[in-house]
Amino acid sequence: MTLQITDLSLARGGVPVLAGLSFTLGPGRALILRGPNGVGKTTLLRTVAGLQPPLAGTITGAEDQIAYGGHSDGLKLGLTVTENLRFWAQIFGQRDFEPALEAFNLAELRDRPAGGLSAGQKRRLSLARLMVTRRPIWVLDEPTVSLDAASVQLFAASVEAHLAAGGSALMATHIDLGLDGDVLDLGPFKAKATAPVADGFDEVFL
Ligand SMILES: Nc1ncnc2c1ncn2[C@@H]1O[C@H](COP(=O)(O)OP(=O)(O)OP(=O)(O)O)[C@@H](O)[C@H]1O
Repeated sequence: MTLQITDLSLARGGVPVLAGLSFTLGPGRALILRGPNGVGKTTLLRTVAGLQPPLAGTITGAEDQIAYGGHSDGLKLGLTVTENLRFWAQIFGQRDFEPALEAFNLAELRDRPAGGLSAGQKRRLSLARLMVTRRPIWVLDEPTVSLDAASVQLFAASVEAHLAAGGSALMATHIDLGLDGDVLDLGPFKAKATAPVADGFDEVFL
């Protein structure tokens, strides 16, 4: 499945952030978003994931294809590691989560409540959820936050395996994962300052 972004314009909190952005992300490819703090990486990822509407432009190829990993780990803290993965698998109509446990070195933690994990362990569990979705397009916002060097390697290996299986990944990350991917600098797409725009969207519910 190819993700096609055409002439996208975005706002956050009623303030235009990015304008005139187009790119294509095909199977087996990774695209790394770069740009300074506040340029709009998170806003773009949220929009591609369907969490907020664009001001203008089109996104095709995203529907029911995306697994989104945002700043929050999105875990159920009262459930164990396996219960979290089983829950997530069921949401996406899947059953198998053992490969995800292995890939993120979570087997020894399998019966521990997520609320009792360290920050890096929580992040590994959060990233393991991507695998169990079996969705082809991973959309990830700073996925390596809290990960130590060994866990970054585990994550990079899981992305490589995902790409090799025909998946794709769109990521904002400040670190070099050693992936054979393309880089998109969002700086040139910064929107011109205007008066606040009414986008008809109240993000207080997300
Ligand atoms: N909840 C919010 N309400 C209003 N404006 C916001 C909100 N979150 C972010 N913004 C603004 O939207 C713009 C884009 O922010 P965004 O989080 O997309 O940037 P970013 O490139 O991901 O930044 P960073 O590298 O710091 O994570 C910034 O100017 C920011 O101040």
